[in-house]
Amino acid sequence: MNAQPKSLVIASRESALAMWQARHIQAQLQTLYPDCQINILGMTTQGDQILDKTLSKIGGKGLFVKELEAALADGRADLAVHSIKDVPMVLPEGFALVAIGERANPFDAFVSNHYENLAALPKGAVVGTSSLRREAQLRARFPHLTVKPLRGNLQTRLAKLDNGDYDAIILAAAGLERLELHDRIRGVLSPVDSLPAAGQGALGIEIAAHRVDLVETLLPLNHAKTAACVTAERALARALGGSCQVPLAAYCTADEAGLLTLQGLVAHPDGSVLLKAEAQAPAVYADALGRAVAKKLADDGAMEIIDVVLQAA
Ligand SMILES: NCc1[nH]cc(CCC(=O)O)c1CC(=O)O
Repeated sequence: MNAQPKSLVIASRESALAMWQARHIQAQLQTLYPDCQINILGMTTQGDQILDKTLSKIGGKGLFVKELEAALADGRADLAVHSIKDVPMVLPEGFALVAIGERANPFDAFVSNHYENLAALPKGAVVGTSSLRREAQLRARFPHLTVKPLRGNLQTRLAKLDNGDYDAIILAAAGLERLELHDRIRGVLSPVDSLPAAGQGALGIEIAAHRVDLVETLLPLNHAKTAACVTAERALARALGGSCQVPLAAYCTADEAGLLTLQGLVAHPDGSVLLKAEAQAPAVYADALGRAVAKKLADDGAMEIIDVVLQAA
């Protein structure tokens, strides 16, 4: 039996989605530790403040987690809750992921007020996304569409669609479902049309690495099957130097026996080249599986594409 912690502070970004996720973890911890005082420390990050440029141009994922890590380091907070998708593949020295929560919907969603699906969009229709991964797959499959950058939190993005700035937008289904915006989803994109980002739809719990006292407390939040899949996906992304500056997708599933199937994709943002690779391994080899699929992609020329993309950024 875990020692009942007396109090816990959860650091979270202040966006509606981040606060939902923090409250979700807060509720799970409260059930585990009924007498514990659990508070949420809301924080604004650089990633939230800089809204005028595409994320890939301003330094990527780290911008959403730095302030939260500072709070972990100086003891203002005990744990931070993140969309694991937004957590860099290599954590800064002194921080660790202790748990990965059960994955919700891992796929991308098609959102539009006038069209049923991507195939229904006419030539020149404007589709909003700021993810190079979504953009590349969209351009490869639907070259007649116009892709325009789309930034801001979920509500802002939906408002821009409703204003008529876009004919359709692509968002993570998990985010919409968490904010009870499920009815905005016209359709979920299959992994064939839009392979998701590493970790999409799962939550990661981060602590300062010296807080070994928290490991046992937080371990019950870990969902073994999700953790194995996300470990494979993140190993793939890490091996290819993954960041959101690169159009990179990684999606892993597990069967009942614990056999993992990992699919990876690296693409040129203009959709002209789309490399795919896939492999299987038992869950205990999740990390090696990620590196193996990365190796297949590298053998097919992934590093050359990534270098071109990074030079253009
Ligand atoms: N990059 C922003 C971000 N980070 C996590 C989610 C949604 C939830 C998730 O994927 O876990 C989103 C929104 C989106 O990509 O549309």
